[in-house]
Amino acid sequence: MQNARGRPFIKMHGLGNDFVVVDARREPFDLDAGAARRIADRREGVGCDQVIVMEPPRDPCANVFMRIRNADGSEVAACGNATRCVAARVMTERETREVTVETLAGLLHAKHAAEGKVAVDMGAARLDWNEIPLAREMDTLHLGLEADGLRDPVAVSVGNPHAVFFVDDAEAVELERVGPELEYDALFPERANISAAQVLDSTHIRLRVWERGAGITRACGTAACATAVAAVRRELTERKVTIALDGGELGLEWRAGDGHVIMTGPVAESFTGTLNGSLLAA
Ligand SMILES: N[C@H](CCC[C@H](N)C(=O)O)C(=O)O
Repeated sequence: MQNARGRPFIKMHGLGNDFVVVDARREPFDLDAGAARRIADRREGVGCDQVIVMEPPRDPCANVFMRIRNADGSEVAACGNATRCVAARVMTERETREVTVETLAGLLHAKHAAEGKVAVDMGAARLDWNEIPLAREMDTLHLGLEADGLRDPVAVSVGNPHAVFFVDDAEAVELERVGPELEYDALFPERANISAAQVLDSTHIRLRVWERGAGITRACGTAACATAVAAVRRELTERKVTIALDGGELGLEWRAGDGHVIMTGPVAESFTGTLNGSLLAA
């Protein structure tokens, strides 16, 4: 039951990848696809890339459950930048240096890092075709997919599907045109996030992203994770890299041994507000 008075929210972002965050740990908040679209609408709503709901954890080892809906209303299992934002809020509340965030993709462990940043263990990268998922068995290191000059991507999942294209000049890619075509390619039964990655040197990558269900965003945490994995698999960089997105830099490490991807970056709160009834109920 939605609260007719409307629901308070916090506007947060990670490098400009922005979120409307609703805390539903004490009062349930049923975020359906239509409400997410209306809230995310930058003309009629609050405006954001994803709508995030903090809920009581299901897993006794977790401190909070994070529900994620893209601006198009689709519910997804991973959102790196939002994980840092939610983790920061819960660590501040609990006055702890670390926290476990539960998502549909599993438990993510986060902790404070230097310079006010937050480090999140995004779990093990998934590399098999059926874990991405792809529509048919294929070598995920070379997908044999191309569009508009982009070719030969690497597929990686960090709880959500990514196709990473390595390019000579990331700025030259017309992502707004080729992004939707690739997002909806039949090879991706659950669609895909599309990345254009330019390797600058063995520890630096420039990355631009067309996000599944959100379009071009100023940053995408899970795309940065996927790109770090893809670059190592292609032997283009070291395991620890700095990835420069439109909104700023993330630190990534695809850890040897357990194959977990560690992402470190900033968190910011923009403002608070109230979601009024017209946004919540169609
Ligand atoms: N568009 C993504 C979800 C948000 C990912 C991005 N905001 C991040 O920080 O990881 C998807 O549909 O999988």
